[in-house]
Amino acid sequence: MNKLTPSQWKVVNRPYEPASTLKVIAGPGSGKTLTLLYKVLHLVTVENIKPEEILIFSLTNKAVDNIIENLLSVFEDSHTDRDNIKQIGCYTVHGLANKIVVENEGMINIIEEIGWRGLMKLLPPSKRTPHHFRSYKELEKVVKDYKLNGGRKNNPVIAKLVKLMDNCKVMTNDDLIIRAKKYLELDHSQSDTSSSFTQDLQKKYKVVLIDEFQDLYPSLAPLITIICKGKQLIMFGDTNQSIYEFLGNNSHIMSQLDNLHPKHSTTVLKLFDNFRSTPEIISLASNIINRPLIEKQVIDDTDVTPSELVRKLPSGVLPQLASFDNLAAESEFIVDKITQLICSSVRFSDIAILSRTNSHLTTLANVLRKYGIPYQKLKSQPDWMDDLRIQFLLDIMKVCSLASDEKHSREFNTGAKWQSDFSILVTMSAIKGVGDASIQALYKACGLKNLSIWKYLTMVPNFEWPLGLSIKKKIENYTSNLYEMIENDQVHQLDDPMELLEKVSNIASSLNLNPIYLQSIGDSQSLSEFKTHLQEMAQVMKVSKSNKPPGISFVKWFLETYFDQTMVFHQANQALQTTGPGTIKLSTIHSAKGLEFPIVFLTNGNTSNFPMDTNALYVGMTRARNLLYICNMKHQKIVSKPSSYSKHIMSNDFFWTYYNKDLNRSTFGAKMAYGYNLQRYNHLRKNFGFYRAYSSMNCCKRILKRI
Ligand SMILES: Nc1ncnc2c1ncn2[C@@H]1O[C@H](COP(=O)(O)OP(=O)(O)OP(=O)(O)O)[C@@H](O)[C@H]1O
Repeated sequence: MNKLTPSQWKVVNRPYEPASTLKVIAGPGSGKTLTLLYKVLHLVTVENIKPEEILIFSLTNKAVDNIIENLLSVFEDSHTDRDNIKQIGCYTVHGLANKIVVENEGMINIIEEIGWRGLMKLLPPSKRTPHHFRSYKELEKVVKDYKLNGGRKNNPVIAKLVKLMDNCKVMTNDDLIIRAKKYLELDHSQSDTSSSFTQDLQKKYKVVLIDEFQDLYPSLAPLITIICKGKQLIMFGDTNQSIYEFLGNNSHIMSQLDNLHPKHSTTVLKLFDNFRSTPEIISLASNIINRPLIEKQVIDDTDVTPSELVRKLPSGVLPQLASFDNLAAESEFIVDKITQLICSSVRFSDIAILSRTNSHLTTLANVLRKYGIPYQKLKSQPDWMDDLRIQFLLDIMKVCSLASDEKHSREFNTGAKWQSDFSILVTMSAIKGVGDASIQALYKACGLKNLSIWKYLTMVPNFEWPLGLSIKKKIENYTSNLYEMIENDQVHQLDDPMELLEKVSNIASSLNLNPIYLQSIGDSQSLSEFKTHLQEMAQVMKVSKSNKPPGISFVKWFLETYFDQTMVFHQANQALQTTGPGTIKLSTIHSAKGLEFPIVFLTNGNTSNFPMDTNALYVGMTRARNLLYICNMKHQKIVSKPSSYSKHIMSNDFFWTYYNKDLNRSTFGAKMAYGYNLQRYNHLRKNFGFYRAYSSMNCCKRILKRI
């Protein structure tokens, strides 16, 4: 257990006071998360705040995972019941908003790629000008703008789409926040439910802790301010690590939070120590944000002496800045360095490769796979949720559940809101050969008869359908495959997760889907990926089944709660992975926020002159504890040179002793092993066939220079 510093204790010991704000400004590696955890411990054990009166939230799943994972260990010696600690509310802002909205509205749809693609099919080609939507992203942007301007813009096509989204409870993440806020503003005191999450947020919670306040963006303000008002708001963050500026300026929401409570009830404290990184890394990182260490020492916290700022002793190794002419050379450099490190004291799990873009990470993952180097991609949510094939299965479940619910209201209902329409459009649009014109004609015909799409397909004889023969057949096939699940209410009777999954998969496989939804399932890598994702979803379904309350069908419970359930499962899974054999972590800089790694490779992700954003670069650099490699970085403060081949790190005894000590590992043998390590490295290098790219190129350059 780490001993807290005086400045950390000052935060922890600040007394509880309702309607007050405690803002903690904390640089990278200053123990912000640790202090937050001890603050919670103090609230429960000293201030007698009940765990269920404490709410913690952050923007990313990673940060929330990290807090949940460590809460129990901080409480270990406190004699507090473990089950009690689990009463502490710990959410992402969107997870929390989702919980409020689902509690009040039942099943909703957060629109993702597959949904936008489905909506694209409703755009009549003639109306695509002046907005010619080349991609679903453009449509997404226009719909969001339309909603933001309160629908005042005169665009009937978009207005129609927005109406469909409203009727089908299809929401963007911004809608979710607005809706959640609306429910928090309502007076729930008259409601029949004795207790609900919405009511708890209004009344029960006394303290709200926000981790990483710099990640908040303006559209979250309405929800966050309503939750925090009148409570003790304790927020931790560092504006230099603000990397979500593309979502809006963080200072807007911060000024609202700063003024939430009266000035005399607001306290600002600072944590400046850096426990994480070597002085060499901190020095370069501070220079990036124009904050030389010397300036950092001019601080008004009397508890902090300059010597406290950098806690670690020098390692003797400077961050290495390298530039390459092409990505192949960069990849080979990284593999070469990894080989040297592994042949020294390093485990695969000590290393992280951070890049700005996901596509660059995919390239690097392919390189690592080629060399047989174990890796794992860190993502903010489990991979299976991003898989279009899995999203399709979820949509089929939604069609079955919603259409089955709606089938009893058979009357021709003018102005009815058919929630199933959206999922039906999305799933039908995925069928190979079902084009935009057919979807539009069918949807129009349903509108004329005031019928949901499902009712239209099952009540109106197919010779009336405004579709060509071949499309008719495809839609008939779609309807007949879903018929039993919906019309015989089979979907709500299926209580066994595996049976449900099997039925839904059978439906999907009989639909002859567009290749984009199958993602070249034929290739073996993609197929095994799909199998893994399917297994993960099946596991989450089992977890969901085990905690389903009575009185609700399994499919409904799963669809309403799978997001929360997944995160619980995701955490358990991650904990398992850390105990298994080590893997190198691949992550975007955004997903690595709040994490730390003994060794970091930071790469810009392209060889063009696109400069790296300063805060993102700062966040990336400050993830490293002991060694930092910066590759192909375009930034005004980075002067990199073409990398030369060097094995110096392998023979640096001082550094490896330092490294093992820092990680609390035995240093026995580290010094003596150099000769043996070098042998291993040479052997691997020969097998890998290094120098092909970066070394031979540098060699050519040298020769050319001489000529
Ligand atoms: N008082 C302390 N004594 C020793 N080590 C500490 C102390 N406080 C924090 N640490 C260590 O410092 C490292 C960084 O702490 P933590 O992860 O809480 O930083 P952070 O402020 O959340 O960083 P970031 O903002 O970069 O995410 C951790 O390894 C943690 O165990």
